[in-house]
Amino acid sequence: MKNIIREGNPILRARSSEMTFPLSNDDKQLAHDLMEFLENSQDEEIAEKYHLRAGVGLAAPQLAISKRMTAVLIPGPEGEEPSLKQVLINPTILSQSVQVAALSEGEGCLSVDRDVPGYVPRADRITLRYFDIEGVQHKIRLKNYEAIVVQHEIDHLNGILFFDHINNDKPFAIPNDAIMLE
Ligand SMILES: Cc1nc(NNC(=O)[C@H](CC2CCCC2)CN(O)CO)c(F)c(N2CCN3CCOC[C@@H]3C2)n1
Ligand code: NI
Repeated sequence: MKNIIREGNPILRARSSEMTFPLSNDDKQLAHDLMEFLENSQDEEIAEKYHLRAGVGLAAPQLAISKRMTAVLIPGPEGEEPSLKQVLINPTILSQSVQVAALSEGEGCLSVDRDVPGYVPRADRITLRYFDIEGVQHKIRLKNYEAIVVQHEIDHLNGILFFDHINNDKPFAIPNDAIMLE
């Protein structure tokens, strides 16, 4: 299993580099490795066998590779297709809602080995542009849980960690019209 670097490693605070196409074989392998980690981490038996913390997203800098690539694997309803399964290359948020949303449980991070209590306010809806591993450009609109996960991942490409968004004086302060997601 790939080694995920932890808080304190300066790579997690760097802005990662744009990728160019065509991707090298190494970069295509990286895309595969990111997604494979997520799949394994969501498989109870494999996760237990390899002591993996479950994840729905993973960014290349977390594998100490400072490139603008992240994988997201968000399960759909039981037994259905994932609601979002994609490797995002050079992702850009083109626009976002004023409406704020946050996970009611707060956020965690596979690169942060501690609980940091508090709400992480994010845009509830985003318009995302990204390139796939073939270099094809996509523009998609995401909302709620999918939008939160993708924003967490894009933050990693910019050296931002989830607790940077938590209000230190009042960690559970959140706009009263914020959408709280279960
Ligand atoms: C919300 C959640 N966060 C999990 N972990 N943290 C992560 O994914 C970090 C990224 C997420 C933290 C908040 C937003 C993005 C990883 N990050 O650091 C990458 O940058 C989960 F594991 C999880 N789920 C729900 C779906 N379940 C399906 C079956 O398998 C178990 C799995 C558990 N939901
Ligand atoms: Ni993270």
